[in-house]
Amino acid sequence: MSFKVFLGKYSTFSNNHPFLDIFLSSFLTFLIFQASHFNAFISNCWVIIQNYLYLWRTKLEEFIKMKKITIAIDGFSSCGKSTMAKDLAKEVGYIYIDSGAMYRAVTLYSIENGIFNGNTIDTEKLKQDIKNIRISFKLNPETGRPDTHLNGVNVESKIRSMEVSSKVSPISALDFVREAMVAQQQVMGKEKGIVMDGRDIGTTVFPDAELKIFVTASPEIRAQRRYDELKAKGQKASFDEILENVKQRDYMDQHREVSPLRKAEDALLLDNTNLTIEQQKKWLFEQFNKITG
Ligand SMILES: Nc1ncnc2c1ncn2[C@@H]1O[C@H](COP(=O)(O)OP(=O)(O)O)[C@@H](O)[C@H]1O
Ligand SMILES: Nc1ccn([C@H]2C[C@H](O)[C@@H](COP(=O)(O)OP(=O)(O)O)O2)c(=O)n1
Repeated sequence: MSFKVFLGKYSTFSNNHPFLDIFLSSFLTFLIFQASHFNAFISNCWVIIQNYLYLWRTKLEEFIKMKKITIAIDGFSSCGKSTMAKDLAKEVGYIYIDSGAMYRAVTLYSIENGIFNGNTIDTEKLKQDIKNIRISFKLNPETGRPDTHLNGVNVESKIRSMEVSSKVSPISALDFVREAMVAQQQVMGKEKGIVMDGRDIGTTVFPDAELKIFVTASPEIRAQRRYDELKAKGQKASFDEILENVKQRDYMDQHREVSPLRKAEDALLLDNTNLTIEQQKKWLFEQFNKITG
């Protein structure tokens, strides 16, 4: 049932305002039945007003709590960005996007479609093809984490190979590749409630992100972490090769012309060289709570 109450130019209200309807109906009821007991009438009105204000304050507080933010995590290769980003997203129910996986997927596409001739890139062909490269993420129920799909095919494992790692920097330095990826990333983050990690998320993709983190660790530690990861997966790995790759990518990421890797001025710096995964997760969660809590 809905009430319609008419009070001159303040005439109100529709089914969309049940609280206000109830309040005004109560108000009129009291006017009619309690007009002769003025004091009781005033105090009853006051109670109703207080209840009404309390209801709306609760609603407002709930709304503020639900307000979703954008979280940008940038930093050097292999320092644990995606590990912490995934954990936070899972904990707070946000979408997680690994932007590096998108550049890796374009690199894999280029390797598999004759765009590389040795180390030379056929940029004209890639420019033609880029609009046909569809990258998406689908939750893997076994790992509980999103897998990268390239034109509908799960390429999560392939994009982590050393071959892709060694070719991804020049691909990610191409302006038209970045333009296409940034446009897709911005669409993914339109509704907020997203944690995205990469190199230019806080500077280019989401410059207005409410929480920006810049992660770093020593190259040796990062190479060791990547080496351990590949070994655990049973893949062939050489520590020296990985360390060289990490250093080369650091240099190329920082020195490319378009969106080079740099800390956004308003980003928080995290050096996790001596932190465990649990410690860095706790630190990130604390930063999230400071903003949303
Ligand atoms: N604080 C840490 N201590 C030890 N290993 C870590 C830590 N953070 C991440 N790792 C491991 O390091 C590897 C690289 O982490 P990842 O999150 O993929 O880095 P990024 O996304 O920055 O490239 C993974 O195997 C991950 O489990
Ligand atoms: N937003 C991004 C994300 C990654 N890149 C580039 C730079 C990196 O060398 C590659 C791969 O990124 P990825 O995050 O997967 O690299 P690591 O996991 O740190 O080894 O993509 C980028 O240019 N911009």
